[in-house]
Amino acid sequence: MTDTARAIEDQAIVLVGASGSGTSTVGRLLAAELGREHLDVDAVIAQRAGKSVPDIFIDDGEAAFRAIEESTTIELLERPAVLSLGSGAVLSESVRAALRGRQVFWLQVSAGTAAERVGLTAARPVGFGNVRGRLIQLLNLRAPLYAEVATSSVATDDHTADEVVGRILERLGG
Ligand SMILES: Nc1ncnc2c1ncn2[C@@H]1O[C@H](COP(=O)(O)OP(=O)(O)O)[C@@H](O)[C@H]1O
Ligand SMILES: O=C(O)C1=C[C@@H](OP(=O)(O)O)[C@@H](O)[C@H](O)C1
Ligand SMILES: [Mg+2]
Repeated sequence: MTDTARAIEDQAIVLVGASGSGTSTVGRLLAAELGREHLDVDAVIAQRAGKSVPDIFIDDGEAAFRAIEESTTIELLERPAVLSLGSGAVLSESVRAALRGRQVFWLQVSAGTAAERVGLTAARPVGFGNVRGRLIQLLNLRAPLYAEVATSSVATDDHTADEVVGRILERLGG
């Protein structure tokens, strides 16, 4: 193995993207293909906290979650794993700085497909808010941040999770 190949093997492979882009699913499948550990930052946070991420939002508030997310993401980046980031992790300047120089794949998804994948397309009572509109807002806000940190981007709308894995493997091999 060349020094470059070994150096790349020691580095995390990071997946970023909006909710429903498939970062958790693709991360798990990619790690299995590569024989690497898979770490999903949300899952690690939930396991350490002893409660789910939505429960952390309700009990402790979003700011508390973001602080835990920032430190956990930066810590886990040091592992030679496939790392699935939460959709909002890139809001942190410290996380974006820690991602510089790393292999970061942006899984791109449209708001329509994201809404279908996370099961939020059904019409809802007005008081529940416009979920699809909120997804569009989030995508608009975060797309420039994903673009800033990504070294490669992969379209996912019309591709299965296995196809997305295949595209990433091609890029890693090339
Ligand atoms: N490329 C894909 N094509 C179709 N469905 C997908 C794809 N990627 C993920 N999914 C499905 O979309 C849902 C959300 O995926 P998930 O990996 O949890 O997304 P994220 O972690 O990015 O929010 C899951 O039901 C998953 O099976
Ligand atoms: O969009 C967000 O800010 C969030 C997305 C979630 O992760 P997914 O990207 O897996 O949906 C999770 O980190 C938390 O609920 C906050
Ligand atoms: Mg996820």
